[in-house]
Amino acid sequence: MTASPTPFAVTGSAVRAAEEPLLAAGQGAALMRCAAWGLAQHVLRVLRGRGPVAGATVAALVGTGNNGGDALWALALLRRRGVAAVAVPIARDEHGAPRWHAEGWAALRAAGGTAADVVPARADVVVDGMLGTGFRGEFAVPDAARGLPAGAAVVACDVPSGVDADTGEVRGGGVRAEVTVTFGALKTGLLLGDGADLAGDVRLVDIGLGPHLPSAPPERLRVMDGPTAARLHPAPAADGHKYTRGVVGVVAGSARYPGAAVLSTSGALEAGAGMAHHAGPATTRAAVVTAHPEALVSAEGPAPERTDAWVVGPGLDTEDDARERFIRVRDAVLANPRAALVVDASALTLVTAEDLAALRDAGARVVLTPHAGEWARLTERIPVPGADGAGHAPDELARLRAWSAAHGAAVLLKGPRTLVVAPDGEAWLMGEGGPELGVGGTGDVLSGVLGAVLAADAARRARAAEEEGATCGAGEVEHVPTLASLAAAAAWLHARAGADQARAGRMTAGTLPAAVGGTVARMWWGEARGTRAD
Ligand SMILES: NC(=O)C1=CN([C@@H]2O[C@H](COP(=O)(O)OP(=O)(O)OC[C@H]3O[C@@H](n4cnc5c(N)ncnc54)[C@H](O)[C@@H]3O)[C@@H](O)[C@H]2O)[C@@H](O)CC1
Ligand SMILES: Nc1ncnc2c1ncn2[C@@H]1O[C@H](COP(=O)(O)OP(=O)(O)O)[C@@H](O)[C@H]1O
Ligand SMILES: [K+]
Repeated sequence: MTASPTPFAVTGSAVRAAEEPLLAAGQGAALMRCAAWGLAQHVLRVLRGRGPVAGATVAALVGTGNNGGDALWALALLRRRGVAAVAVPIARDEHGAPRWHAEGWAALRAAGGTAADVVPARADVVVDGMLGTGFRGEFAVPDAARGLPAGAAVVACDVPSGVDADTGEVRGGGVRAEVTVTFGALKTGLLLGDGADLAGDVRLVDIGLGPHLPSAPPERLRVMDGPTAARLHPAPAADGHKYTRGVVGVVAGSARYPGAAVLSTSGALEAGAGMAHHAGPATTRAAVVTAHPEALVSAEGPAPERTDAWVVGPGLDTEDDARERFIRVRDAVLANPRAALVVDASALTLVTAEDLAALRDAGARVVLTPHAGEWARLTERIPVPGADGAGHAPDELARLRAWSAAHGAAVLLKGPRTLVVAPDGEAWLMGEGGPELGVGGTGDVLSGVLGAVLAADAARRARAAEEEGATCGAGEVEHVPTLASLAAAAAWLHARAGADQARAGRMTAGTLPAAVGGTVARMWWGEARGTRAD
């Protein structure tokens, strides 16, 4: 199968490391010219969206390092297009002379650009060229960067100043950009935490670092998108049947919270499970068959050997028999570790470190799906051994990786951005969808969707093992359906369905499963039955 590579981000530190051999080979100036050209193109795009380019004014806040150098060279290029180009230094030496990239300033002056103490009020665009990947410590926003003209668009050079390009952490002040033009590779700091909020639209400029970037999953943060999700959850084979499409066991809901059983089971069925079998008390069984006559229901659930994935947790009543229900699922997975396990909602308070250790030792594929509050409680209750909470790691991604590695289970952290990490450090970001998903019950639907995606994969593996003696698809690392990538793909389907249904005027978790069905059908059968997902 040919496919474009999955987008990915690496830390700012990894980009700096990738630049090193090129700098050692004397390529620094060429890299900077390349970066500046890309920055200038994106500034031109912003200017064109506002009116004529010739006669427009672009100012740049220019720091002392190469980030400022990029900005100065970009201004020089813009000057040649008839733009009034003004450089504003943010640091001066003891004689009052600007401290900035000397060649960059020489190029700008030669092109007819000027220097000023403040950003002119007429500026159409302000380029933030103060700090890039060389940012250390805290950023004190200089006076020149305060009170920028209200009408000017801010375009950040590489990284908004003040944002840690590795973690997205903002230390001290931070610049809010409409567009961030980043060089060499997407930086994780532009996709995570406050960095993601400050970066605005992120545009990548290729400066030829590709072969020098880290290729192994642990250093990368992959970004889930439609084509990748489609590869990971492909249409059923022509000769597919319910067992090859995957059987999902759903242990959810209680007399107190019957709806969760319906939402989770619906999510599994609409995401394309061959069969969904709900195990629960009489109330939830009745609710599930009323909503879905095709669902199987019983008190004890499907046979372990016939189940490809289990979902446990949504709407369990922790004051009732929830722990026993959880243990039955745990033991079913231990009896058949080929089946994947999704641990959601109430089950996140029921699972123990010993359960996780037993599942890991059995080789089971486990995904825990907390939201931020559940994640905080989980890591307090089950810390990383020898560490406080999830460990002293400096940022959320590192904390997730530390926890996942220590306990041998993948974690899908829900929120406005969904992060998935696996025990080997593989990490995915899923940024599709928006606040339309922030209503009660959408997480229950996600657990079912995730169950279906994992069940389909487990069933494909089982079939491949029978037919070829293989255990999973071969080929490039990008295309191997890993646990983390499958989980991120499920989150993408769920989020896209939420966005689809919001556009169609529906907003509740109850209608979300049907939207998942529509999204999956379009993805699988494209133009024949709808529009292909992009
Ligand atoms: N190294 C390369 O080959 C390339 C670098 N590029 C650009 O260069 C940038 C990195 O350049 P540098 O390594 O010079 O680093 P920066 O330009 O990001 O910042 C370094 C300067 O800022 C100062 N500084 C650091 N932390 C500060 C703080 N908290 N407050 C005030 N000043 C602080 C440092 O003392 C240093 O003078 C990238 O972000 C990118 O824009 C691009 O031109 C592409 C090629
Ligand atoms: N602002 C938001 N933007 C994008 N997705 C969101 C937002 N708020 C919530 N979500 C998504 O909605 C779902 C909510 O799940 P969860 O918190 O478990 O809800 P519940 O427990 O009520 O089912 C998650 O998939 C989460 O990522
Ligand atoms: K910057």
